[in-house]
Amino acid sequence: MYARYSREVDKNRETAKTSIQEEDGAASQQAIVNGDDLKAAVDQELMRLWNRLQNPPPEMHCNSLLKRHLTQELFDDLKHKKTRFGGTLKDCIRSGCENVDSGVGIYACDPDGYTVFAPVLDAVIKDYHKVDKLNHPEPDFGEEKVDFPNLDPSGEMIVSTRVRVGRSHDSYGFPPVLSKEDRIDMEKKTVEALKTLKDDLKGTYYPLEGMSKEDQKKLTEDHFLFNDSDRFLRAAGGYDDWPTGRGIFHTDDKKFLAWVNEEDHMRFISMQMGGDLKEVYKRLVKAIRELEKKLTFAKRDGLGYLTFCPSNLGTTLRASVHIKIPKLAATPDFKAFCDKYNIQARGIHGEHTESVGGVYDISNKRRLGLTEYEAILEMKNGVEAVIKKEKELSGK
Ligand SMILES: Nc1ncnc2c1ncn2[C@@H]1O[C@H](COP(=O)(O)OP(=O)(O)OP(=O)(O)O)[C@@H](O)[C@H]1O
Repeated sequence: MYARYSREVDKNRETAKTSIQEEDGAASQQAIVNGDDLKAAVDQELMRLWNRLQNPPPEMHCNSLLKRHLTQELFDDLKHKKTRFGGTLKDCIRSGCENVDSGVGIYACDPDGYTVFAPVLDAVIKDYHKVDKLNHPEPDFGEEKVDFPNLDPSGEMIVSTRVRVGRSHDSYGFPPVLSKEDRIDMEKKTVEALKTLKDDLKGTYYPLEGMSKEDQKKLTEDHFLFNDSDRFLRAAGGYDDWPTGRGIFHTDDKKFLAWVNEEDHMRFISMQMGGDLKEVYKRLVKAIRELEKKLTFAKRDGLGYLTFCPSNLGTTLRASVHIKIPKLAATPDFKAFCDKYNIQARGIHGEHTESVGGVYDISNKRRLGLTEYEAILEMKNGVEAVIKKEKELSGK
């Protein structure tokens, strides 16, 4: 009976099933058996998650924004609230409680979650994006102002440049509340719009379902495709019904790509080898302008474009270079250097991966509280500073 409830409440979520089996709170177990009540199972699971956040396993360092901002008072206030998509606090905090070593630790269950769970989400958003107020400006891509020279004309340091944004359909929830049918519907809508793109943006859609493992592996290793290996996203429901509804659209030259139903409903990506940020950025803006004629993207006053993870809100823009900086990266103040320029360093296979051969992914950190144009400028200035410092340290 116990297992039946866990299956009904947390269909497809291995973590929840295991955890309920491991639950040792006799009182709450009794309540479910006697009450024959789904709600009790949900409450029990929420309490288990909360307790895990309060008493993390000793080997796991817990310093997440969720832990910092979800006080007992807020937890009690929010624990029974529901969005109009059926999203709950449990959907928002599951990943951060399962993975107490998360940096952020909270996702929005759906677009409405940003309103219903605002007391905790707003605090996390302000803290992550380092803003006092949530007054994100209207979009300004500033294409006409973008006139950057190539960031690395000699081609010695920058391997490749990529700019991406995330977008959400305004009438669907985010992964924790989506059904398989929702995913299929959204895929259809997104692909219909993508197929209208013309000229240098014209491409083909490749659904993940039916794609060979070899093709997936190659596309992922070449930095074009996503996979299902992120434990934070997994615990948040990001891989439910995998691979249904997921896929990649790309032009023949793979300079414009779209990810369908990965972490966000849509990710639009422009990338190419070398350091021509202007060309990469302009291509992306052109694609966004075309796609917004066909699709309505979820957006909120003060928050900008809505995404599953609050770290991506606002412009949702992450502009990055893969760059060879073995000297700077080896200095003890590498992180402080990046912080000074509001840039972030990642490994070259994406977030939570390591560097290979001194090549790092350097990108803008801030996405909220500034325009797209300001975000791209911040990245450009940061990368220029990184290049200058690396040259200094190499005696060039
Ligand atoms: N400048 C770049 N050149 C080539 N590939 C890149 C570049 N930046 C990122 N990538 C690749 O894009 C893929 C996705 O990376 P990653 O998941 O870190 O970032 P993201 O797509 O911006 O999403 P998120 O920030 O939500 O994780 C990875 O394969 C990564 O290597």
